[in-house]
Amino acid sequence: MAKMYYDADTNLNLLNGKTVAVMGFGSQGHAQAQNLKESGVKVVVGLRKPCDEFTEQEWNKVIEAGITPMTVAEAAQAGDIIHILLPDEIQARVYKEEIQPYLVKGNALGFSHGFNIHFGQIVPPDFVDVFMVAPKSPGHLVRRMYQKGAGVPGLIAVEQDYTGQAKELGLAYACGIGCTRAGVIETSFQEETETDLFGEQCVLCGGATELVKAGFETLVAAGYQPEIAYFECLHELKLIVDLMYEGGMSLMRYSISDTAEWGDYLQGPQIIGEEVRWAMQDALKDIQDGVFAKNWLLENQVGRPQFNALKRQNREHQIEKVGAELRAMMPWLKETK
Ligand SMILES: NC(=O)C1=CN([C@@H]2O[C@H](COP(=O)(O)OP(=O)(O)OC[C@H]3O[C@@H](n4cnc5c(N)ncnc54)[C@H](OP(=O)(O)O)[C@@H]3O)[C@@H](O)[C@H]2O)C=CC1
Ligand SMILES: CC(=O)[C@](C)(O)C(=O)O
Ligand SMILES: [Mg+2]
Ligand SMILES: [Mg+2]
Repeated sequence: MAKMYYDADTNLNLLNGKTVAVMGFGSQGHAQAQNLKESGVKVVVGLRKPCDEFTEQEWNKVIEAGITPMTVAEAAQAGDIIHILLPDEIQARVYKEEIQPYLVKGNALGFSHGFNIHFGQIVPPDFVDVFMVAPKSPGHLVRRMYQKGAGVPGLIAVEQDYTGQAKELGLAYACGIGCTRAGVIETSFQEETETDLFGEQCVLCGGATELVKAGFETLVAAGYQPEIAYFECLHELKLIVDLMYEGGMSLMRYSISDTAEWGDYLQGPQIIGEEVRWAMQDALKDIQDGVFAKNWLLENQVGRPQFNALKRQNREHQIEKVGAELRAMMPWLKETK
């Protein structure tokens, strides 16, 4: 059994007298900064200097949350713990220009994903702690669960322990954002990076969306109504997954009909067969070999032509249009952006 850490294993007081500089106020940044603040931790947020309407709005969002916004360079100077929640693909540049020059002995650098450390894009000096607290959840749920008095699971890893307290500090951080309410597992930057990339590509995001699209397209091509195909293949997936989340596959199978359960056992392995497992192994190899990381960094260097084209194609898919119309009739499904 993996080593788990809960609230009782942490000492939030280790953050007393320290300032946490959360860099970025996006999906993870807005959640982690506000959770820390409500846990009684002194927090500042590092952002781009306001220069247009959009950046001013971001700056104001931080002020509305009762937190002081600063430029990244100012926050790097103010922070004892500098937690980098900028997009992975730009972290290295911002780090070199606006964070590294201000690091002092005994500071801690924090991450929520190991990409830049593991793939050598950020090489911190030897006089700082380097830890990771990686919530296993989208940022908006990191916030929502904390507000409910609950938390999302997370991972902790220490890459560099200058002060001798890096792990305890990381655990205090994990407590501050609510992760130790659900459980935190100790890992390495390598294990987190490779499993996180694998999970999002093959199961959680890439795998799930492609499975839904394939089901939807198969039904529509066979002449069934797109609205029925949407409810069947996308909307109801959440209801089924909620049961798996609460009680594993057994609870889900307890709730569905025996007819569904029989079809599940029989067809599941036909649909997700050997070929899918081979493709998963290929994807994992590209992640382990750094091929995926290299291609993603290069794609960014040339202005994301493929990313933008794929984003547009996927946004224009029929399932998105039908879904938008149906969701408009379900006002309780408020989109969180
Ligand atoms: N999204 C998630 O749920 C998860 C993310 N992670 C990790 O967390 C980290 C952050 O990801 P995520 O929250 O998705 O990122 P987002 O894209 O949601 O947010 C990034 C933030 O960084 C700001 N930013 C972008 N460029 C700069 C810059 N040059 N200078 C200053 N600020 C800048 C953005 O501001 P602006 O809006 O002005 O561009 C925004 O506030 C990544 O390491 C990711 O892998 C880990 C677990 C889950
Ligand atoms: C939400 C999460 O954990 C992901 C999918 O790994 C990510 O957003 O990078
Ligand atoms: Mg993840
Ligand atoms: Mg990820």
